[in-house]
Amino acid sequence: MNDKNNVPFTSGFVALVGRPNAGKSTLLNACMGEKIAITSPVAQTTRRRMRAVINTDHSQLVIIDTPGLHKPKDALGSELNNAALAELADADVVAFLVDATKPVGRGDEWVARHVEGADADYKLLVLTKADIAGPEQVSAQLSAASELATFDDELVVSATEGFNVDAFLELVSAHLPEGPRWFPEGMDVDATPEDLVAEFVREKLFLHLRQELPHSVGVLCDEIGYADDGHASIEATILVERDGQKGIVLGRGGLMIKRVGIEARRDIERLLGCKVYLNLTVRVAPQWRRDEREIRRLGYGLEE
Ligand SMILES: Nc1nc2c(ncn2[C@@H]2O[C@H](COP(=O)(O)OP(=O)(O)OP(=O)(O)O)[C@@H](O)[C@H]2O)c(=O)[nH]1
Repeated sequence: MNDKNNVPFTSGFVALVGRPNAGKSTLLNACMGEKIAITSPVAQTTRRRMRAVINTDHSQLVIIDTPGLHKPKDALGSELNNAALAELADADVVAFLVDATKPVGRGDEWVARHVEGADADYKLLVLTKADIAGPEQVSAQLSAASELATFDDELVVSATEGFNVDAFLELVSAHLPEGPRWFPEGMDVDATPEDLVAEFVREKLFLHLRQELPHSVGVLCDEIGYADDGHASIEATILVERDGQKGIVLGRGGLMIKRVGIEARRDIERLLGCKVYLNLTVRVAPQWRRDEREIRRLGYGLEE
């Protein structure tokens, strides 16, 4: 398919992979210039696969933010890995993100083995967080990381400073195959509003409770209803594994959940572009992380 200047139209799927906390969601956000994927200083924040669709005159990039690849310890961990590996297998371009500030280690090697085995036409090594690494550290990390797999190119970025984010998009677009526009031009993300609402609530929980609430919390957005006056009423459930965790999420006098609700609501109002009433309920579901059905119901794993 060519445009009026006879430039071939290119399109394809770009998988961002890397170990947990490598900076995948932050790079995706920077590419979009707005907040879509959630980020936090806690590893394994990304549980759902987020897609951002970036349209230019000659190309359409579908960027997929995968859960951080890691050696799984429980059923949720396995599902997350399977989801990431499935995206890797289907991608036209793979961007392997390595944190410039953390010595290359076993975790990176493990991810790299999967990158090496992927069929993608173009594999790019992306060194992230350049703003907080010194030049020597960057160059040492680059040479260590480039040994991990066979890469077509390498790039140093800082997603928070916007350094080389455009270069990333240009490089990746230049290596997409010729293809159609997969998604309508006006559409940027293919996660549902319910997915995004759940992710925003989770983000706030992680921000405020990260010591107390490691990974045993799940959020399900049950319903988004729109009233005649245009506001949205949203019901969401926070799943925890133990009674004690329910108390932590609620906080003294319900203050914690109130704070989480207020902050999440602000992001959701921006996302939906209307006033939002958000009702959060906390439910104890023992061992939900070991229950594959519950994980799938929450939408964290592969589609059935
Ligand atoms: N200084 C700096 N911090 C960054 C940069 N990119 C990411 N971070 C921080 O690194 C942490 C992890 O970033 P995320 O984007 O959530 O990492 P991720 O790879 O998506 O993590 P998972 O979802 O666990 O796989 C967050 O605290 C980010 O703010 C960067 O370019 N510079």
